[in-house]
Amino acid sequence: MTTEPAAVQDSSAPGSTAAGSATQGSATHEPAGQDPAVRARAVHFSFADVPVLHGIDVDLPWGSVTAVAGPNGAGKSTLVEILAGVRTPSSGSVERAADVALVVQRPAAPDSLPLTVRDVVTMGTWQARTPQSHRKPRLSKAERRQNIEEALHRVQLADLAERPFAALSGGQRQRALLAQGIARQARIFLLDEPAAGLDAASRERTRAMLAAEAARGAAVACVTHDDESIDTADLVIRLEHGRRIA
Ligand SMILES: Nc1ncnc2c1ncn2[C@@H]1O[C@H](COP(=O)(O)OP(=O)(O)OP(=O)(O)O)[C@@H](O)[C@H]1O
Repeated sequence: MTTEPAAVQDSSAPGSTAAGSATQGSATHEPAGQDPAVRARAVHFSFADVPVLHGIDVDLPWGSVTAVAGPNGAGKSTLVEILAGVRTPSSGSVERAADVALVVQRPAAPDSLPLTVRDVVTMGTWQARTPQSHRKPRLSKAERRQNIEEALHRVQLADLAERPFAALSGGQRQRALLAQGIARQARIFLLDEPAAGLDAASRERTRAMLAAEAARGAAVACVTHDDESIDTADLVIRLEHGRRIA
């Protein structure tokens, strides 16, 4: 497990796109029941001089879905960004045991972005510029292609694979970034409101996709306001005014 007292994200890694997915770390497939996939202790964070997180502790176990719940402005997105390593806590520690795929709330993409959905998913399979000791064994071209197609199918975007990423809806973009993490064989998935703006059937499909990743052993955490997602999660973290209340 890597310990990062001040969490560090290699934003130059190929998995980290302007579209908002971040990937880092090693390739270990940790068995469930050992150290958590992510462990955060006494995390504080301020925007300028305004404190928004006050000493948060979090464990994200392998093989489970954790819902991060709480009212608007409670600090959920900020916490998830810190857990993913794209923000550095003012104090406290974050440890991650493996690859993190971060699916942001509103993946941005300029209309001129010359990438198809398949391109975005393919970027997940590029070798990140991580230290040698953290590198995964290189996949063959055929294995990479298979991972990409499987990931596109899993998130139900196979039919839209050749469409420009910028032409997707917000929810579809999130699914493309989820597929990027799946193709990369990320072991930790952090999602910011993957159910926002989706109809009931799409929310259910998203829940099923995330549960399937957890069933494969991944640690999944998602920020959500959706009661059903909270009720069906294995664990719930509740924030209020930047403090963890459950
Ligand atoms: N870039 C920023 N600059 C300054 N303050 C910010 C910034 N982003 C968020 N905040 C403030 O930090 C606090 C926590 O915001 P955050 O987005 O983490 O909350 P949230 O629980 O995810 O909210 P929501 O449910 O509305 O998405 C809020 O008070 C918010 O106004």
